[in-house]
Amino acid sequence: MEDVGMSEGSPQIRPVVASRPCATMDEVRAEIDRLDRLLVPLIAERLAYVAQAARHKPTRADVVVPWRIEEVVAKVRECAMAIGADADTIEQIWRSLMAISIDWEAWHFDRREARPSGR
Ligand SMILES: O=C(O)C(=O)C[C@]1(C(=O)O)C=C[C@@H](O)C=C1
Repeated sequence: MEDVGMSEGSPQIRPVVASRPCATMDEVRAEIDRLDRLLVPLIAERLAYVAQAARHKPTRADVVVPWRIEEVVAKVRECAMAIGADADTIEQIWRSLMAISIDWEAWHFDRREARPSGR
């Protein structure tokens, strides 16, 4: 693979985004299914921490934290660029993920308010 992101003084970055060439659509879908099986537990674990966040926030308005959303976006964009992925697409995915996470967190916050002892 070619080196990307080379500039004076920057470390050498190699893209690690790779897909093996598939001969058929079935093979493509099998690879996508394989990756989905890896992604689901990771996303579920992220959501579990988002649910915990609802316990640490004083008010429902605190569920949405604009500065943190921008910080997360900046971090995942940097991560994407480091591996040669499309940073704009990754940003879109994470903004969608965080919008869903906000609903998830708000649901947990409301449940916490309804059952204060049942955290
Ligand atoms: O960092 C927080 O405060 C969170 O609740 C987590 C999270 C996220 O999904 O990363 C979710 C909602 C906030 O608006 C910001 C970020």
